[in-house]
Amino acid sequence: MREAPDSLLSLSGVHTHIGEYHILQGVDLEVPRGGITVLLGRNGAGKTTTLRTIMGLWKASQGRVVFAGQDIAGKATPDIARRGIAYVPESMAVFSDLTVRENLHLAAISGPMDTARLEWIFGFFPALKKFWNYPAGNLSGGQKQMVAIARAIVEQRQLLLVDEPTKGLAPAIVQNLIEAFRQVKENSTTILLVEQNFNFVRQLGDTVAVMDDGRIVHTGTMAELAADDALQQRLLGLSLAAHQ
Ligand SMILES: Nc1ncnc2c1ncn2[C@@H]1O[C@H](COP(=O)(O)OP(=O)(O)OP(=O)(O)O)[C@@H](O)[C@H]1O
Repeated sequence: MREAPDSLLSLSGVHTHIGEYHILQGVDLEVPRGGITVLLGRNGAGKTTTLRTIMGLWKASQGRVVFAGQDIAGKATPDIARRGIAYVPESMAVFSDLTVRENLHLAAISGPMDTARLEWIFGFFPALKKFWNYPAGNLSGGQKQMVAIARAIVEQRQLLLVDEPTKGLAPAIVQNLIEAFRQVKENSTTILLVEQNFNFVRQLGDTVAVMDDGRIVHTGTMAELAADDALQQRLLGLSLAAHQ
């Protein structure tokens, strides 16, 4: 495994059990500060479990999860969130009965929403401005995903964890998300992105880690993986072909 010069998040030897199942089996993962790290791997490899373990939603049974220099393994989820990590789960967590405005208002935990920051978000998610006073439940899947991501970034966070944001979305919306994640990164938020859609993440990722059977089996730069068809085939196999 390569040494990252400046990791904002670092997992070493992380094991997670879910009930009787041993899911993460010694995960070593470095997330360089200021970049977009993409976590790839087939269904069931352990990507979601990795994000949930970072957030403290599953407790690591062994190993270290170091965020901004402090071991957060074993800490409670609200504590981990307050340290500056936001999480967008795969299920697009929005309050359907509440308006877009109310959804974002509830996510702004440290005070009133910052209007300049909202305008910045509307710049890459204009639909949110358009449907500001509509119930989030009435929006399309792509627009709900925008609400979920906007909730996570309505305040400045150090690290954004996002689980398969493009799942089921139309190509035009995927382009929106590419622009959004680029802007979030430019605004000094580090991103750890779980995806199966390689054509999406090859345009975004700086570094890449590939998981299989609860372990990281490859780490490197996205540029290197994107340029190497044989490596893609070997590491991603059918999951890559399925998205071409
Ligand atoms: N609540 C649970 N109880 C038992 N096993 C679980 C639970 N959640 C996940 N698993 C198992 O853990 C393994 C890893 O699942 P995980 O969701 O982390 O994979 P993933 O890489 O995110 O896959 P996907 O792309 O399908 O979401 C799978 O074998 C899954 O069946």
